[in-house]
Amino acid sequence: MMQQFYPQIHHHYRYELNKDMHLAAAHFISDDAAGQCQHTHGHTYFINITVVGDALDELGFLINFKRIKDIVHKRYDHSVLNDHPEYKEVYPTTERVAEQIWTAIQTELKQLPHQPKCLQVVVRETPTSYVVYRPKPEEL
Ligand SMILES: Nc1nc2c(c(=O)[nH]1)N=C([C@H](O)[C@H](O)COP(=O)(O)OP(=O)(O)OP(=O)(O)O)CN2
Ligand SMILES: [Zn+2]
Repeated sequence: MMQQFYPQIHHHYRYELNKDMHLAAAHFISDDAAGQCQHTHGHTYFINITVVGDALDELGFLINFKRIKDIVHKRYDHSVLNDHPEYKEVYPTTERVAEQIWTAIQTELKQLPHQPKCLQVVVRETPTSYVVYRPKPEEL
């Protein structure tokens, strides 16, 4: 199924973790250029998050899968994306949603002593449209 295809990242880290999740959210892009998307409408977003690292914590985790889900799902599920403070100045496009998810995950990872890193976030907004977000190396 197309929703289960994800682009692979070439890297040299020992471990790679992937977390899939989906969430329901509404949004709108209030510009004529956005056509039908000017009006509030909903999506079931499919999200894939890739975390890598060379070292594990005392439990043998890069990071608990559940923690990754909580960071994203608790924040956005069954919400209107435009209502969140991070979308007061910019529209919640798929590109921006992927970027914000990366920022939230990487901020959490930075606090961990074994320094795992989020290399990729994939956000599928519709069956035919998705975005891949990858940070610049200096942002990791
Ligand atoms: N670069 C972007 N383009 C569009 C975005 C976006 O976030 N980034 N968003 C939208 C709309 O929100 C819309 O919900 C999704 O658009 P689209 O994939 O065109 O939706 P369809 O289901 O109609 O796609 P079809 O393949 O034509 O069925 C628009 N553009
Ligand atoms: Zn949309």
